[in-house]
Amino acid sequence: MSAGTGPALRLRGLRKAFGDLTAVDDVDLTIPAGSFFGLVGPNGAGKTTMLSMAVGLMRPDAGTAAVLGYDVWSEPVRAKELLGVLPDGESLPQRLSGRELLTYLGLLRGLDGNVVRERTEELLTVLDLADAGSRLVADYSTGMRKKIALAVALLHGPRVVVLDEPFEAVDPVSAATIRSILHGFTRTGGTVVFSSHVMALVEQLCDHVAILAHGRVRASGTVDEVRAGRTLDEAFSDLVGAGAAGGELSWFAS
Ligand SMILES: Nc1ncnc2c1ncn2[C@@H]1O[C@H](COP(=O)(O)OP(=O)(O)OP(=O)(O)O)[C@@H](O)[C@H]1O
Repeated sequence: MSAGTGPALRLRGLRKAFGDLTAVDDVDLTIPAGSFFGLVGPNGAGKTTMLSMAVGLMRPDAGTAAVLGYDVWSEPVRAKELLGVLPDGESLPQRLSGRELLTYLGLLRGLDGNVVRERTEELLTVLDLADAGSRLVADYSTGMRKKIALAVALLHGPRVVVLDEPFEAVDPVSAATIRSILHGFTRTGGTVVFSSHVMALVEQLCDHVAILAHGRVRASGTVDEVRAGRTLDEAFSDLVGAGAAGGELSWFAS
């Protein structure tokens, strides 16, 4: 397989431990190009750790990750040109306005100044951030920060976007806009990989899904393959198990 072709993401033997805790344990996963791929799993399953390694933000203890055939560690420039990443948390510079942030990162990516200007205004408008474009990112709400981070991820025209919980804290109108942008992107052959805790959303949006628990892939494939005649919620509970404590507090409600 030559570089620039093949699966959108190809993870082989990925492993990461934090002290005694193995957060990601020998993960093999192939994400087909052009797919809308959902990654689900309980809190602490290793989703963020796995995605961080997949996009070259965290160095694995073992294993490899390749984007459309380019290894993220040995060919990082090519791999990262093809990738758009919405990381978890507050990793953006905060002391720039939304407009300055997009302009700065667009120019840093090597885009032409006119292209940066046009795309910045279009992204701010479509994501309903035009009025807030001159305000500091530090003063944005959580949902607004999520949307400006998404704009950063899309600005350079990547072929694969990896989004950690993109719909969390985003209002319903903006969520619908984001869904429509991402669907349009997959229709042109782009690949979307996103993590979520909302099974209904994954079922509605995705054609492929993987369930991760305790750092291991418990199931992956098309949504129909993983559901195997159940709802995704039921498949998730069957594969991951219900909460050990049974969901009741002995001292509460008595
Ligand atoms: N930098 C770190 N140092 C120590 N432990 C970490 C670190 N990052 C993650 N972990 C641990 O690794 C495990 C996996 O965490 P991770 O954030 O990847 O899970 P997640 O599936 O994304 O969870 P959530 O759904 O709650 O966001 C957890 O037990 C977490 O406490």
